[in-house]
Amino acid sequence: MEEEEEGAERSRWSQEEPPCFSSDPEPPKGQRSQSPVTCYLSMRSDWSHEQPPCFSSDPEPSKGRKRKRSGVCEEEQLSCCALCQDVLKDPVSTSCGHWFCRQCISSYWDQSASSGDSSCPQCGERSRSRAGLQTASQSSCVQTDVGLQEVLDEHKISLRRRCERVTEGSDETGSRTLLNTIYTELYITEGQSEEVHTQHEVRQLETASKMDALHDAPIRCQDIFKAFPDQQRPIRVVLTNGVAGVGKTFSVQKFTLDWAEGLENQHVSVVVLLSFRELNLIRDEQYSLLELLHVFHPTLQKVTAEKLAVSQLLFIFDGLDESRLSLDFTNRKLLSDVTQKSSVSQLLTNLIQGNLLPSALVWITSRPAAANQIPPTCVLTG
Ligand SMILES: Nc1ncnc2c1ncn2[C@@H]1O[C@H](COP(=O)(O)OP(=O)(O)OP(=O)(O)O)[C@@H](O)[C@H]1O
Repeated sequence: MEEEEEGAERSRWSQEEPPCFSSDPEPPKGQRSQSPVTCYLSMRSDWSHEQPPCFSSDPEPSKGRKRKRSGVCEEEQLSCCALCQDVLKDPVSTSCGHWFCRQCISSYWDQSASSGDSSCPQCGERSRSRAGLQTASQSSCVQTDVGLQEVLDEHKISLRRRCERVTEGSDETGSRTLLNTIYTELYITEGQSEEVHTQHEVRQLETASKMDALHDAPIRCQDIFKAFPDQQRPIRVVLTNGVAGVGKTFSVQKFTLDWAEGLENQHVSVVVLLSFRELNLIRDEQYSLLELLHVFHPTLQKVTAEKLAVSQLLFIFDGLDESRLSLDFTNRKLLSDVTQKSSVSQLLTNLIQGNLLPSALVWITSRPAAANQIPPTCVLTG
């Protein structure tokens, strides 16, 4: 592995003040500022920094991992039947509030009928008769939110399944390895460079190693939305810019997996993981942001526009370099309604600019040569 090979850069904008892709001066007081917080960050991946990369199937989990996956985790319990340990099917709750598949609890009680026992298999509390079992729709308002929680938990399970295994390099056997057994922390630093967005990839490699770091401390991918103590505003948009094979996709998968396992970034209620390769497939079609979510993440079908508005979302768009969308940030078509249909490019530009779901976090990854699709005017003005 050659050192200094993996030059990369990312830019982050504040949550409060969405990025604007013009060089307009400060807006008048009282108006929402459209100028980006020009917090330039450089990210350098350097597997030789602390730990050498390990591409073996060493069973040792990655550093910093707080919990091994054993048994059913807390998040899983919320949407899993305590009896079959699978995702709830035709869920019913006992009077003590525990949820089971209707079939499972019925069979359980059938088996224990001889003893006349109808206690809850989870807490042992004596339950009402089976007629007293509650379905989600029969539940109270509070349980309606529990219903949403179940959907979100199911989404977590689905993302965990998607991200927990990876194919290493260009392994043509198609064998997949557990990400946590091979993931090596990437070395990310915050720095600044005005050149990188206008340079070609080779040039970027030369400049990346010379970039001054604003903060010396390496940042874990799980921390990229966490502001440094001297940064005033929360971070809303991150662009991670790195050369081919540096580990951008691995980083977003690791971030997502840790979130889905309940280990990191739990303030985010929904992670929406999308690749530009996937988005290319619908580039000529009209979608609303809500439909886009439903199409690519069917587990979120039951999430409504109202629920989206009050949820903390994180959109991850991986591989801008593969995009065949024409992202036009000068287009003035303003979208602020998640049910409004538009082209995928317009959905994205409005999301990045903070017109659509202003509180949503956005993470874009790109190879250097394509990163300038996010206009330099945005990154270079402040
Ligand atoms: N953090 C990491 N730990 C262990 N292996 C890694 C890591 N990051 C990358 N790799 C190895 O490098 C390969 C390429 O990584 P990845 O696909 O994430 O790169 P990328 O930056 O997304 O590349 P591209 O720009 O080509 O899409 C992986 O298949 C894996 O073998």
